[in-house]
Amino acid sequence: MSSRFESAKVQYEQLGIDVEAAFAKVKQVPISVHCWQGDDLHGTEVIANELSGGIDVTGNHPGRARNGEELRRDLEKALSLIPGKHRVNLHAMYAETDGVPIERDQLKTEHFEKWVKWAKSLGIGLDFNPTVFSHPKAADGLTLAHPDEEIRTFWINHCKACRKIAAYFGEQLGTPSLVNIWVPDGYKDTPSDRLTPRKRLKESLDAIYADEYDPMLVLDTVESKLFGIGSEAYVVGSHEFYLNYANQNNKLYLLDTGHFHPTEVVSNKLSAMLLFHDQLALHVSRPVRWDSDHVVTFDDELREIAIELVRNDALGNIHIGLDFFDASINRVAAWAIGTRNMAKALLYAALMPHRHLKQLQDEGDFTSRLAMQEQLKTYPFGDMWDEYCKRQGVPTETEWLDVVKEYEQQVQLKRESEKAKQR
Ligand SMILES: C[C@H](O)[C@H](O)[C@@H](O)C(=O)CO
Ligand SMILES: [Mn+2]
Repeated sequence: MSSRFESAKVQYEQLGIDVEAAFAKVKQVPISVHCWQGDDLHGTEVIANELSGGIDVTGNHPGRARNGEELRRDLEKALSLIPGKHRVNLHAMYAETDGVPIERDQLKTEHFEKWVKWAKSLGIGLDFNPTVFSHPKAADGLTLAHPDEEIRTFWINHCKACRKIAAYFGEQLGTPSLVNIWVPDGYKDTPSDRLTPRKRLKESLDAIYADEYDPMLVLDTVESKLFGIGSEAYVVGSHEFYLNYANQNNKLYLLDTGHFHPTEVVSNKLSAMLLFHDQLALHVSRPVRWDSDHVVTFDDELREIAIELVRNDALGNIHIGLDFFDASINRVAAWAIGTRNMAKALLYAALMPHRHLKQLQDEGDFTSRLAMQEQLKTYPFGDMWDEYCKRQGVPTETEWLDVVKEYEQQVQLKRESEKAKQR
């Protein structure tokens, strides 16, 4: 134990904070790390499709993972830099089919066998997502709400196949797999009918969820969005649509921090949601002026989300997932930065005197409330975080980047020279 930690601990204890209890609390919280940061959403399908659906990855930092093996290796490196035991979130486009093209509505558990074996070896759970974009049948931006029944049926069958695969993950890994449905459906310009596409989406979801699964195996979530590139005027799966759908059909609602109006914040929604939902799911992202999916930083909103979860004792009710993708920086570092920040924000929140702060508010002493909130910002939190990392056996804040730099030299950059040789 460092003397810096010892002296920082005294300062926190003077505020009545149990530092050891805070460490123990945060250690229990799994974060679902999205695999798609590692390869810019290329996926591992035999027939590669262009990224579509109004999401975009910019940058071409060298060393992108080019197949499942490389992606798992990179993910493993990233996980070794993040304190705590986490999960991995897969998309259907990461199927491995031995070079045989398999359509998405035909996907089977065997196409994810390598992922399951890998997750077992690490003792982690897998979450899952149907990939309802980057495909010729999603070329016009409509899928589950498409006017063409054949296209809708294709995507319904894809989602059904995904839930079956997720049930297998749940069974094999002994932890439910969260299956999140997000579809890009919408219109660039003012629709002449908003109702019918929503009716079709509702019917498609009903068809998908007609197959029942044990919640110990599969947890269903639906993700809303306000607008996307190409769906600026109208998104079928809006907030109201999915909130009502989730309520009526006993599904979990997923809030993506980039999917609301830029002046809205998810932190302000959580307490309202938690009063009516036993469980909620999050995609923590960082929207810069729009749903840009920047790497999550230790900013005000991230801390505020963590504070809401900790002070409302909601860590057991929330499924925290990440959703960012940046190809302009080292991708393993992107995972490490974003996921460490999520864990860091939870620790920051767990080290606050919430009872005292609530009391100040109830007493109307807003001056002391603000003063205390500001005082905490310059407390020696860095020493707490470093000690937490050390105890979890991962590098501290000044150490982890060297590990990535070494990995970049030894592994990632060699992929570039192999590529050059093949040319
Ligand atoms: C790749 C993800 O499924 C996707 O980012 C989705 O969750 C989303 O947020 C789309 O804007
Ligand atoms: Mn998302």
